[in-house]
Amino acid sequence: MEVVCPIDAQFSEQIAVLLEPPSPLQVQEYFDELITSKQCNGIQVKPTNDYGKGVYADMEFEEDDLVLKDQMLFGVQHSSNKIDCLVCSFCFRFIGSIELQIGRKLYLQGLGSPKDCFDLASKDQIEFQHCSSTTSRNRFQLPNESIESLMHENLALPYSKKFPLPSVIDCLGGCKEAYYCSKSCAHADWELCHSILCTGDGSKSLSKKALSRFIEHANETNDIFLLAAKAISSTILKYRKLKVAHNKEKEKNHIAEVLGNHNFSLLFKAWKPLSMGYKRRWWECIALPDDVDACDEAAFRMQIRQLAFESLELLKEAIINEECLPLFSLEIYGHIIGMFELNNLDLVVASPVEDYFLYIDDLPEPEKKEVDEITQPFLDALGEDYSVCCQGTAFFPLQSCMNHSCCPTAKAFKRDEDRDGQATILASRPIKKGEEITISYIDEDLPFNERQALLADYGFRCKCLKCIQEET
Ligand SMILES: C[S@@+](CC[C@H](N)C(=O)[O-])C[C@H]1O[C@@H](n2cnc3c(N)ncnc32)[C@H](O)[C@@H]1O
Repeated sequence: MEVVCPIDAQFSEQIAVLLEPPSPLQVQEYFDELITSKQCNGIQVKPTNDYGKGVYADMEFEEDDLVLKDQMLFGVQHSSNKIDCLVCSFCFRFIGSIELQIGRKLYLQGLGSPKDCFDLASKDQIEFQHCSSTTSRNRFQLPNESIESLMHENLALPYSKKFPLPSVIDCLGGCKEAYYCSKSCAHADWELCHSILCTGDGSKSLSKKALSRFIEHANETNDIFLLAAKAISSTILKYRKLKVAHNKEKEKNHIAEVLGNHNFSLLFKAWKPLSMGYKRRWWECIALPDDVDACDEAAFRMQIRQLAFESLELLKEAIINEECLPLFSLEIYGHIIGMFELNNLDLVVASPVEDYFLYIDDLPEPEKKEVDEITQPFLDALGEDYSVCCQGTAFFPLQSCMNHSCCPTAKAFKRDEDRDGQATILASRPIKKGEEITISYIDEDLPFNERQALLADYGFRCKCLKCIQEET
């Protein structure tokens, strides 16, 4: 049976206003301001002839030039990746130390994931005595004491200081789930959304228990729900700030409120960054998995809608806000998740642990042999996963305006120096001023039919030059 969300019917008019695509002028103004404030000179966001907005070059770019570094609006690390990498919950930079990264991963792999595993009790450095004779490349069990010493940074690995990482800063609400690379990242995340989504004592959620249930459900089903919760929390916090400013202004000017719908106009303003993203309902735009028969498509889409409803019900229990009720409608929730589904870019940050072991491997003999004696057991214990990078998904406000081409002018590509979660877009070939900056949403080297099948998931058929030539 189809689930019904009462908020959808109660606030249908406001929901329709929130989901109305912004006018070309509103788009232009919003992105001009964003580009100026983020100093992303060299690009412009403008309407395309055929498919909504797009990004255009406002200067010439040579091949491999940096076109854009785009700061994410919302991002999450995949829950399955949290054992592998300890990163800042705001900028996704690796934190702690090489020792902490390795020790924590081995500890969590071996013993589950106790909550206090990041507490850095003692920082005294002691010399490491390696006493095992095992040199097998298979996954190798280290004594617990070695792992714990490493995790608590009581043990210094040779040359690890050549790969310094920022210290671990706790979450302001004390949740022991979010960690940061700096106080400014901790504050920025708290202000953006984490104050509402924190499960620690300082949480501003309605119920920490309900919030934990929501997070657990997202971890078990789809972490895109965590991203949607961030988007909603951020809009609520922005709304509250706008309301405080509005009330101050009213008091200053001795204005009595005549109209009752000022709250909605403030909510509409707070929603603006999300209003700019291309959206469809999640259960309508999600790709049909290979193992679902076309004749079961309707039932599949109904199940996805039901899943979103389940998640929303849990979120409502945890953070619902009476002044922002339209945000808790299934219609808005479905569109926010659909926006992430259609626009998100993989969040990838290279691991300093990989760099560390590569450095050790490159040391000249006989030094390498001496150092290997110490580091090899850790490498063996980590196994093939030693180089796993930070992985997640994120919504980027400017990159998400880039349209697809199978012969793109640019590509998302991290350089060695790009060590946080920002999107890096490089020119794939020289780009002239005024030319559209396109990226490929898929592997553009696939055969024509496979490309079109993959792009069908984004709701369009590609008509780029390469596709036109290959279609015949
Ligand atoms: C990431 S958004 C790109 C920005 C989008 N044009 C907008 O107005 O926000 C992806 C969506 O843009 C449209 N799009 C992107 N590239 C396209 C192409 N080559 N042909 C047709 N539509 C395209 C599709 O609707 C797609 O789902």
